[in-house]
Amino acid sequence: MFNMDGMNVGRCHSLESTGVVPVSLGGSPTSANGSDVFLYDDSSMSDGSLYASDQENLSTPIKRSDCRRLHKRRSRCPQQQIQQRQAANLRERRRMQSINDAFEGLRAHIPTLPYEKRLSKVDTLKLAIGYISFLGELVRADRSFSDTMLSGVNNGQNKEEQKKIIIRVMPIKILLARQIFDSTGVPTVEVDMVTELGLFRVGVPNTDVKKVAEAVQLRDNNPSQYMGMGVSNAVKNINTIIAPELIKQNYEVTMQKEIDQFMLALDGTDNRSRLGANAIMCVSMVVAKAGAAKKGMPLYRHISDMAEITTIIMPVPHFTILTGGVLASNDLPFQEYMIMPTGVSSFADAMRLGTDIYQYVKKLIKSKFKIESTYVSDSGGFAIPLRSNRDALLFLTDAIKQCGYAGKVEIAINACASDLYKDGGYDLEFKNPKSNPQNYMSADKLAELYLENMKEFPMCSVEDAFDYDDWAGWSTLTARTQMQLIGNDLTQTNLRRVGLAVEKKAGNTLSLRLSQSATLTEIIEAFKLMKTNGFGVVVIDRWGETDDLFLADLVVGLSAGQIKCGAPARSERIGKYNQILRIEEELGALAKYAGKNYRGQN
Ligand SMILES: C=C(OP(=O)(O)O)C(=O)O
Repeated sequence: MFNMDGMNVGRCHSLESTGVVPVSLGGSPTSANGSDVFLYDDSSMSDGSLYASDQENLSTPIKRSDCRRLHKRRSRCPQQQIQQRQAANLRERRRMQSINDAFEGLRAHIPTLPYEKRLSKVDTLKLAIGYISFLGELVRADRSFSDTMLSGVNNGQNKEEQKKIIIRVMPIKILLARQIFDSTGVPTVEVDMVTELGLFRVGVPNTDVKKVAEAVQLRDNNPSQYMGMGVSNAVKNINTIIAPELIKQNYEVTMQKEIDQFMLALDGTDNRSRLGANAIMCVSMVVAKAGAAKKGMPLYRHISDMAEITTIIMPVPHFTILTGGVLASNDLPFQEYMIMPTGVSSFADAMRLGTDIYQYVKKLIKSKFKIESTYVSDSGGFAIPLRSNRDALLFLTDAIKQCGYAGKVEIAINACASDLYKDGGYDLEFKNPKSNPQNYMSADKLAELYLENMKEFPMCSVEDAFDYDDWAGWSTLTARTQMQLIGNDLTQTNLRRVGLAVEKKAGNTLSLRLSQSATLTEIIEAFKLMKTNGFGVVVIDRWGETDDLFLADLVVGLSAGQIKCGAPARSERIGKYNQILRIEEELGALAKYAGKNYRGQN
């Protein structure tokens, strides 16, 4: 028998209250020789009955009175039969109660998800089996480190007591990764971390698009499985390299910086290609969740603490309504047409206006086109057959007006212009293989288009207005307008490229995307670099999201001011928005909505 963090894992204390009492048959009560035995104390049963099915496990002798009952089956009068049935029912109820109490006791000793529903009995047993085998592993591994890990052993003590092993407090007890799937059906990494406070879980966001400057998401590249997108190597790297090394370090889970640095050192590459940014980030995120619990605070508060942010700002959402570009086969050149409820005073109001418009558009589409047109793209936007950028802007402006929200809701587009960039120009008909190169637009002409759109429509923001390497295009337009120009592909949450954007005065807002870096510490550093250089920041999801809500806590914790997480629909997107609603509710009067000040310029 051994202790872990002072917890006696050999006994299930709450069993004592249910009639099971531990009785020591000689030897030390903490001896490791298996002499601790649980005996059943049936004196607590007022009717002297036994729990038949529990007896199998407890090897308790059957009472003589019951033997008689089993062997002598006589016919009884109806009155007797009723009494017998009632007694049997009572026994059964008590038996169930006893089992439930025992499971309750077990649940109190195994790591469980603090925020999840009660574990079923089967789950409880499975978790207990896993936990016991983990502890067994730990004890085995421990023996090779006996000098540091054995304590309380005195040469003068008897052999029995020398077997007593006390495991030093280990902040991270289990770190276990697996492959799961993102919202687009592509494999991604999930990790479970167990600390003394329970089990914490993170599924890392994902993309199947390779960007040049982001940290490397490790894929198996085995074309015969998951189209080469499997992440079993990243999972293996966590389970066989990061987990054992990190657990050995004994870091407290609140030591985010140290843990992140340690993992980057373990990786040893500039682009995180050895262990994989997907593996490292997943662990980094779960450390933050466990760290928040350790500090007894919500995740967003813990993130604020780490980023040294004192005032919490609720973000303005960019809700995707229409989809074009490479994500749709319509004629829309730009990838996303979004709405930003900037003229309201709370995130809850932003949700109300956003969902009103989304539902209005859905109904309108249904009446104008076929039902299929209301099917949505990966980020939840409608991919209706509109013919041009102007048509899309007219459509959205009208929808905002029809819902009565003119002046309260503005339009944002994600041009994703790298997809249009050909031979030094921008091909707005890039989906037409026969598009005429004569019609490609120069960066200046494209800039004119954006400026005209801004004058004609309530459009306040353009993301990826130019190709990610067209620095001149970016710098020129940035100098000409106050409109929000978001660099997403431009900087890819890469510190070097953020530095270039600062130097070249390219864009006035930059994106922050979790899986473009490898650690939360790097994300916080990138955020600080952006802010100290006067940029606005928008926290952006990935195409492949999981049901993890980390992004919501991140955007609030950093008080970034803006979140772009797809449409107000589809659970992997709406889940994040719902989490921000919860946080706003929790903060009450302390929650300040960014509104028109979404770039934090005032
Ligand atoms: C490609 C992605 O999104 P975007 O086109 O908005 O950069 C992505 O999630 O990786």
